[in-house]
Amino acid sequence: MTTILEAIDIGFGYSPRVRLLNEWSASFREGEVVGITGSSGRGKSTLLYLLGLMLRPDDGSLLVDGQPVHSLSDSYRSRLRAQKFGFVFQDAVLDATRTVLDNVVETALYRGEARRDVVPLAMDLLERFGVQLRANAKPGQVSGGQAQRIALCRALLGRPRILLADEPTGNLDSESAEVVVRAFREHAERGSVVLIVSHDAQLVARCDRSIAL
Ligand SMILES: Nc1ncnc2c1ncn2[C@@H]1O[C@H](COP(=O)(O)OP(=O)(O)OP(=O)(O)O)[C@@H](O)[C@H]1O
Repeated sequence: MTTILEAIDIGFGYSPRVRLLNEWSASFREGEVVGITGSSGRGKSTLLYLLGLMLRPDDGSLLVDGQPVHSLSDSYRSRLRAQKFGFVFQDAVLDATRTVLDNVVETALYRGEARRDVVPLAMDLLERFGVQLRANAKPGQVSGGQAQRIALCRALLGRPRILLADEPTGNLDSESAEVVVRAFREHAERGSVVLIVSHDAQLVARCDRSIAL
C-alpha cells in the first residue's frame, strides 16, 4: 500500500525545557484508519498540528506523498494543507456569521469547485449525519455535538487525502459515533488515511491499528 504520510525522527517542544516528541517516527498508508492514544497533556493534539503542517518540528522530517514538507515556505504549506488535508478538531471553528451550509462548502469553494456542484453533496452529507435541518442555521444556534458533525461534513466534502480528527466523537452519543466511524472507514477505503486522536477506547479499538504516545 502507498505511504501517504511519513514522519522521520521528529522532535518538538513548545519550549526547550518541555520536549513532547523525541525522534518520533511513523508512517501512514492509503486505506488506514489509525488511532493515536496517550495520557492527557502527552502531546496528541500537538502531534496532529505537526502532521497537519500547522506547526513545524524542531528536528526530523515529514513527507507528504513522498515530498519533504518541513522546510517549505508557509504559503506553500498552506496551499498543501488546503489541497490534501482535512481537519476535525475539538474547537470546530465554524464561522459564526455564515450558515451551516456555507461553512460546509467553504473549503471546496476555496479550492475552486462550483457552488452548484458542491451544495447537493453538502446536503447529502448533512443528511447522513442527521443535521440537514440545521443547514440554514448559524453555528451559534446548533448544539456542540451538531457542530462537531458539521465540521466533519466540511472535512469530508473536501475529500482530503489525509484526514486528522481530534476527539471526533467527544460530544456524540453512541449511535452518532457509529455513523462517524463508518464514514471514516469509507473515506479511508477511497484512498486516504484517517488519523484519530481519542481517549475513547471503543473508538480506538475499531481503528486498523493504534499508536500510543
Ligand atoms: N501553544 C502552546 N504553548 C505552550 N504549551 C502548549 C501549547 N499547546 C499545548 N501546550 C502544552 O503541551 C502539552 C501537550 O498538549 P496537547 O494538547 O498536545 O496534549 P494532548 O495529549 O492532546 O492532551 P489532551 O488529551 O488533554 O487533549 C501540554 O502540557 C500543554 O499544556
